[in-house]
Amino acid sequence: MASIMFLWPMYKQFVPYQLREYLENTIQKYLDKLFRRDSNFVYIRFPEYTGEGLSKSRAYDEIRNYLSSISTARAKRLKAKESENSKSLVLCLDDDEAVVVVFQGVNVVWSSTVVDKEDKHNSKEGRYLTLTFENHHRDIITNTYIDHVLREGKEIALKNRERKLYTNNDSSSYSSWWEGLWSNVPFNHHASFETLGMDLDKKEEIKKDLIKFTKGKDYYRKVAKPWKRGYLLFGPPGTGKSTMISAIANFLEYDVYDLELTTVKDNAELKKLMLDTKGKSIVVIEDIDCSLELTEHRKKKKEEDEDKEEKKEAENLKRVSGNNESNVTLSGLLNAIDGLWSACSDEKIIIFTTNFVDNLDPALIRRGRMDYHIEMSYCRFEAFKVLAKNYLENESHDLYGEIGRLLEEVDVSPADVAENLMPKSDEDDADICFRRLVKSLEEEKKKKIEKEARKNKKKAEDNVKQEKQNKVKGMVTK
Ligand SMILES: Nc1ncnc2c1ncn2[C@@H]1O[C@H](COP(=O)(O)OP(=O)(O)OP(=O)(O)O)[C@@H](O)[C@H]1O
Ligand SMILES: [Mg+2]
Repeated sequence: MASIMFLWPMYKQFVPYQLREYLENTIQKYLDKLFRRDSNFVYIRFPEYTGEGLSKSRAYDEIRNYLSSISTARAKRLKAKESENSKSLVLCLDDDEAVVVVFQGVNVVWSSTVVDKEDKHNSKEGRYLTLTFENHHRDIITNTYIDHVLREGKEIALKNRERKLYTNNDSSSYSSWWEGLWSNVPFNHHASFETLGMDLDKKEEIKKDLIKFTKGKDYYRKVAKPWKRGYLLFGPPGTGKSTMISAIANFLEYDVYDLELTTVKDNAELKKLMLDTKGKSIVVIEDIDCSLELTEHRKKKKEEDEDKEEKKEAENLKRVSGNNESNVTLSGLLNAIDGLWSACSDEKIIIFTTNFVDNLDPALIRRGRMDYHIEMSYCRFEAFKVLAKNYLENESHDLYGEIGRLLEEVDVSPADVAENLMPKSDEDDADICFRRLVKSLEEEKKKKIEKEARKNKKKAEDNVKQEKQNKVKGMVTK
C-alpha cells in the first residue's frame, strides 16, 4: 500500500489529463469510498478557502509557503506565483503534483489538487492540499508536525514579504477616510550595521541585544512582560540616529512605523494607531523632544492669544489649519508605550530619537520603558574607517594618521565626514577626497581654537570687571 501511495504522484505526471480526470472522477471515487475506511492511511485536507469560500484560509497559505522550499528542491512540476506582499516570485507545488517529506523519520505526502471544473460551480473550495500519512503516525503528525508546518510557513512568509515603511495619516485630512490610519510604501533603505560608522564594540553590543530580543519570546512570556523593547537614540544632528533605525530594520527584517506625533489628534487616536501596528516591526518617534515641546508650545500660544482677546483670530487660524492641533500628552504617550494594550501584539521595538536627551522627561526614558540608551557620537577614527571603506572602498592611505589625530581634536558628525568623502566629480579619487577632509578638519580646528580664545578673553574681561566692582564695593563700605 505504501508503494502505491508513493507511486501516485508519478502516475499523475505521465497519464494524460483527460484520462486522469476520468479516472479520478469514476474509479478512484468508488475505490476510495470502498477502501478508505479500512485503509492504513489518514488524509487531511486543507482547502484554499474557508467556510463558504468567502475568505482565504491562512493555514493553506502557510502550508503552501512551507512546501515552497521543499517543492523547489524536490518536485518536478512547480508553479510560479506573483504575490502582492512578496518581494520575489513564489514557487509552489503545481496542481496535481505531490512531494514526499520526511519528518522525524516519518514519511508523509503532500499533494495539491484543483477542484474539477464542473464541481467549481457548486463549491468554492478552489484548490486544496492533502496531507497523507500512515495511521500509526497519527499522534506525531497531528500533535507536532502540523504545528511545525504552520510555524515554518509563517516564518517563510515573513522572510519573503516586501517590507513596508508606514506613516500615520493626518486624521483631519480626507485621505485618512479611505487609506486608514497608516499609509505605506516599500521600505528600500539600504543602511546596514556594516555601513554604519561607529565604535565596533558598541555595534556588536547592539546587534547582540537585538538578537537576544528576537529570540526572547519564551523568556518574555515567562517573566510576564509584553514582548517589546524600547531604544533611545540620542546625539547631535548627523550622527546616524535615523540611519541606525534603518540598519536595525534591515538587520531584523522588520517593518517600520514612522509615527509623526504632531499630527496625532489626541491620546485616544495614539492608542488606536499603536493598536493598528503589526508584530515584527519598529515604531519610531523621531525628535521626541520637539514633538512634545511643540504641543506645549501650541497650548501656551493658544492661551496667550485668548488672554490678549485675540480669540477670534485664533479661531480663524484654527479653521485655516484644519484644526489639526495635537493634544497628545506625556501620560498618553507613556500609556501608549506600555499600557495594558501593549501586550496585544508581539515582537515590537519602539525607538525614540532626540538631539537633546536632557530635555526629556525622566519618566519617558526610564529603563523598562526605554530599555537601551544608545549615544550616537561624533565621528572618531574607527567610524571614519567604516565611512572610507563605504564611500571610497579604501582601507589605508598616508593621510589616515593625520585624519585620526584631527578627529580626536575636533567634534564633527559622521554626516560631515561622509559629505567630504563623497566624490564630487569623476576626477575625485580617494586622495582628493581625503585631502578635502583634512582641509575641512583643519578649518574646524582653527574655528575651535578661535572660539576657545574668544571664550578665554571674555572670561578674563569678566574677571577684571568683577575685580573692579569688588574694589568699588570695598571702598564704599569703608
Ligand atoms: N554613523 C554613521 N554612519 C554612516 N553614515 C552616517 C552616520 N551618521 C550619519 N551618516 C550619514 O549622514 C546622513 C545623515 O545621518 P542621519 O540622518 O542618520 O543623522 P541623524 O543623527 O538622524 O540626524 P538628525 O539628528 O538631524 O536627525 C545619512 O544619510 C548618512 O549617510
Ligand atoms: Mg534623524
